[in-house]
Amino acid sequence: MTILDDIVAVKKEKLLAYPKEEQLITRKKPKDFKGRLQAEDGIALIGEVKRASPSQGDINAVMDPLKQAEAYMKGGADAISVLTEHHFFKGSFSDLEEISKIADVPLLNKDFIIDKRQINRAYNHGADIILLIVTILDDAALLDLYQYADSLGLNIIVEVHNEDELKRALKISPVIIGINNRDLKTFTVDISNTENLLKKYGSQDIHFIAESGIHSAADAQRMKAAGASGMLVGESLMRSDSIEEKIKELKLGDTNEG
Ligand SMILES: O=P(O)(O)OC[C@@H](O)[C@@H](O)c1c[nH]c2ccccc12
Repeated sequence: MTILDDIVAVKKEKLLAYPKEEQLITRKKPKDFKGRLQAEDGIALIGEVKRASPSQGDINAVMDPLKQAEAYMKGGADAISVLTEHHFFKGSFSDLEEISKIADVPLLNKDFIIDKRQINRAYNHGADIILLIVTILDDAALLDLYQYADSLGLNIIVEVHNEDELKRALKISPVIIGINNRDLKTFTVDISNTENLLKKYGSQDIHFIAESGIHSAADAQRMKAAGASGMLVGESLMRSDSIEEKIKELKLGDTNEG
């Protein structure tokens, strides 16, 4: 059993308590995310609100999610990711909903989606983007969930970690692919993972987002040079006491580093 098996097992159990049909509310159309990934210089940044994780334990348990999101926006984040998984990451849907009330950038609901009702829940709590993690889905479920989220007007990041998963992702012609530098089965983090995969697949007409393990302008520069148009940053923002400066540094705006 890997930690990922544990996470999915807990998720399946939680889903038993979901109503058979999770009804959709009427809400504003999800904000476009793709357009924010086309910046000419620098690199787009998605700041993640993450209290804890199975690999790090508590990261910032005292954080106020609204203040955190405000600091991300002030710093110039192009989108905000909110963990809603509770058991391992201490996140919640109320975090997502609270932030959605103040956010003027697209919001990613970061969770382990295996069922359409979770997509409805994300939609109902103000998400603009959802994540589909290839390794926890078979081909049929991946396609089905992708098409369903797309039909609601949500943006979708299809997350892969290795070449096999990337090949599976490409079969559904996604607009945006996230390359996780962290192996969710072993927790090993290596940002050269994005570089290696994009060397081979970077010419595709797809927006790539480098995820995890990005801590410095030099790291961000490597992700940009590899061909990523955006990056997802959690821990180094959650642990920073000068979030706005950190974001500017990582977006390669106010620095010549790298
Ligand atoms: O804290 P980091 O190393 O900057 O990573 C952020 C993000 O990429 C990571 O939290 C993540 C990427 N994919 C996920 C899937 C589920 C949970 C979490 C994740």
